[in-house]
Amino acid sequence: MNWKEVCQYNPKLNLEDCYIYDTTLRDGEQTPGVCFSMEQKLDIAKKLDELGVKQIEAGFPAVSKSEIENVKKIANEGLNAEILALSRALQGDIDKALSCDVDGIITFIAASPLHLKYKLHKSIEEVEEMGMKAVEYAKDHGLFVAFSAEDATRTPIEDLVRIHKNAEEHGADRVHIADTTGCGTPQSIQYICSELSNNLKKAHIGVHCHNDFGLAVINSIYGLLGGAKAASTTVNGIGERAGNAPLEELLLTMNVLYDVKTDLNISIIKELSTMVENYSGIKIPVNKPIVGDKVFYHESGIHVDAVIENPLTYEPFLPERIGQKREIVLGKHSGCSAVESKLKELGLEVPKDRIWDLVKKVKTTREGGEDIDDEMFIKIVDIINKQ
Ligand SMILES: CC(=O)SCCNC(=O)CCNC(=O)[C@H](O)C(C)(C)COP(=O)(O)OP(=O)(O)OC[C@H]1O[C@@H](n2cnc3c(N)ncnc32)[C@H](O)[C@@H]1OP(=O)(O)O
Ligand SMILES: O=C(O)CCC(=O)C(=O)O
Repeated sequence: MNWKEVCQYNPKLNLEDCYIYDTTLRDGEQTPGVCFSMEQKLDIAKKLDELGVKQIEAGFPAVSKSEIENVKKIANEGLNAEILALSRALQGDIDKALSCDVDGIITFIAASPLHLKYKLHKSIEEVEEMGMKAVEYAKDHGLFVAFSAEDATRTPIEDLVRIHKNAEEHGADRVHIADTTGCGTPQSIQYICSELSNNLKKAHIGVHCHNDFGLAVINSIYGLLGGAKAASTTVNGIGERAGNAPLEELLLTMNVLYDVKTDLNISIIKELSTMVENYSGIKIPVNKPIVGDKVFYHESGIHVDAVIENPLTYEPFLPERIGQKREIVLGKHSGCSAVESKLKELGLEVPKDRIWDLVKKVKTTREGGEDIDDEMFIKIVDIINKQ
């Protein structure tokens, strides 16, 4: 049996050479209140590596002494993924990243009018010069270099293109379109990426999308359609404010909806999500797409009747593929099929002509405020059989 069934009009996207760089350990950890221990960071890095992501942004070494130790530990763990660190456009930050033995850095400096005026208090020429010095310095030290003109979606396109072309000329391997406050739309991100793509010769583009309007995944997809080759994610979408593009959602959207072969080990998605949920303390809603505990639960009788025969009738893909599980929940919306399947599962029997009475009792019990767990169901079956 097929493991997924989606809209036949979804385009098949040619994104086979695109890849994910995950920033759970850096932007994810910037979620207010989150602070991973070294062991937790290492566990998450290993799980991301098992998933098969190409690059792991392990941290921001300038933050603290122990952050340097964390990043260094991950960089020396012999993982398959390339390990990156974040740095401002400052030699001191890059030296700290170098001391961690990372494979590369993401060095950033904002060029938007807002950030120039109210944060950096510098002219665009000054920040461009700082950015180029940072790129050149990191390249001279043999690093993979991604350069990010932070707040790119609120930066005039001519400045963005000029600065990123300049970064390419100074040796940047990748340049980022960072939608720092999640204020871009699919159309604007695609436009910015394609304008940039038309102007670059060697460097490729990465998109880093925030989720302030719940658009981070679709904005990332449109960035890729605009010519970007890399997309940034965090597990469960943790990160600044409303977070970043959730890894699990972007991956499954690419994989299931757009039929992109990503070669990632998606069977550990739920496990990875639970690990990050526990370590970060950021609880995910039970109905969170892909990884929520109950997104493959069914109660409605009409759904359950069909799901028993073929789960794809009411699921876009099979949960077992990502380590998730399906459950049939009994309640107000149950019908005969659901109740009969529960009887079978528990090895119970009720005369055929009493099944509807059993269904009615399940409904009224739930409406009376009780959950219908197995124990309650057994009690109800007993009542029906004794009547
Ligand atoms: C969009 C993003 O996610 S950017 C990453 C955000 N992450 C973090 O901030 C990580 C946690 N931060 C920290 O631990 C601290 O802020 C540190 C250690 C990085 C810096 O601490 P401090 O030296 O005390 O600086 P402070 O936090 O007060 O202000 C930031 C400074 O960096 C400067 N700065 C900001 N971005 C850049 C940049 N890209 N390149 C160079 N300088 C920058 C600011 O102008 C400010 O400079 P100032 O101290 O001369 O005013
Ligand atoms: O471009 C990046 O990957 C880093 C910049 C960033 O974190 C942001 O602008 O939100």
